[in-house]
Amino acid sequence: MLVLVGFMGAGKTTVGRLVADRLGLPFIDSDLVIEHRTGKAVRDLFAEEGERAFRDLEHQVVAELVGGPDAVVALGGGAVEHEGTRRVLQASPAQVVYLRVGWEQALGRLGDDPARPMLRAPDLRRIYERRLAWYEEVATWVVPTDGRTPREVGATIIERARALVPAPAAERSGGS
Ligand SMILES: Nc1ncnc2c1ncn2[C@@H]1O[C@H](COP(=O)(O)OP(=O)(O)O)[C@@H](O)[C@H]1O
Ligand SMILES: O=C(O)C1=C[C@@H](OP(=O)(O)O)[C@@H](O)[C@H](O)C1
Ligand SMILES: [Mg+2]
Repeated sequence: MLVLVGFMGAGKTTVGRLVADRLGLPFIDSDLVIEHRTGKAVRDLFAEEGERAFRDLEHQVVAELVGGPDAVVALGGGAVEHEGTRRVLQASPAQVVYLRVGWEQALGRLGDDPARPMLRAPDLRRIYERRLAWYEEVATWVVPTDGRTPREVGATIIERARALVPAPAAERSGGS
């Protein structure tokens, strides 16, 4: 199980899909699970129910996913805001891959995407800074992404994932 964390624009969704394809694993994006489950877009959930409700839902979904079958799982950039979610990640045997992105590169990649409500937070820079320590805290590895293409980032992850001893992962997902 690989779980991708990092700020918006780190490439969790893009790189996660690439890596899953190459490893022959299902790709799951927690934002899409939340949207499917609620029947609402992330931006509408934020607008109608607020960030707190979104984080609680995200916590439940992340806990289910990391306890579920083997997959590559991309989280939303704010998942680490929830203390319980950080605990679930730290307690999990999953490889938690932190895709690190610098502030300027993140903003450059994102533009003013209306699907990402947090981009309009007036204190976004402070939120970015605050999350950095949390990403480090939950990560088992850190992969830099600045100045690298999604394919290059993906290749680094695949190389390391393939070097891991496969037996424990198979035991974890296989049950008996
Ligand atoms: N390494 C990268 N270099 C340049 N652009 C990237 C990179 N990774 C992702 N992107 C672009 O940044 C935007 C956000 O990527 P996305 O995968 O949705 O990030 P996240 O899920 O971490 O928020 C997309 O337009 C994507 O094509
Ligand atoms: O950083 C955040 O608080 C968020 C990041 C988004 O995911 P990405 O990191 O995939 O953009 C999504 O979960 C939601 O808009 C909130
Ligand atoms: Mg994403």
